[in-house]
Amino acid sequence: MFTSKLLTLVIVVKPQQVLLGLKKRGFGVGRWNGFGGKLQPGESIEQAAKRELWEESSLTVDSLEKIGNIRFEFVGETEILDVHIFRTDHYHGEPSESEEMRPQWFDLDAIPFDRMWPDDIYWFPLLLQKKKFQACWLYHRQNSSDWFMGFKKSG
Ligand SMILES: NNC(=O)c1cnc2ccc(F)cc2c1N
Repeated sequence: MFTSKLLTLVIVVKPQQVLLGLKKRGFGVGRWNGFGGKLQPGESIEQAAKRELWEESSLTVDSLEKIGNIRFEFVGETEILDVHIFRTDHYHGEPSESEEMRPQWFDLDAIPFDRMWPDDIYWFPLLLQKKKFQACWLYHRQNSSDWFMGFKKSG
């Protein structure tokens, strides 16, 4: 019996740069990532994505483009992470540090994939090319640091 947890992820892009945040605590601490998290009761996925972006970076957006969906399964575990990924090129405000994240702009040829989740390098280029994608990853969590992954045929 599998359960799935809905999560949001927003990637903010401007010409030649992408905004990432360094996760300061909790799940994924120490990794550069987009902005997002869980839904609150009564929220749509897009409402949660906008709220998390604002909470974590102080940016607001009028609209988000739904660009991808990735499901993460873990060997021996029954909870699937169902991550809904949005891109925006139009935002308001200036990124500022929050308790969760330290935002920083990165040139597109200097994205710190070695300090991001290991699967990001496979799908970030698709997002940057505005291509829509779906993926399913199978992770084998040896311990908190060793993460082994493989493509999983979806379906
Ligand atoms: N930007 N990438 C993510 O947010 C991401 C990527 N891969 C993952 C693999 C396992 C996991 F538990 C979470 C993620 C994840 N948040």
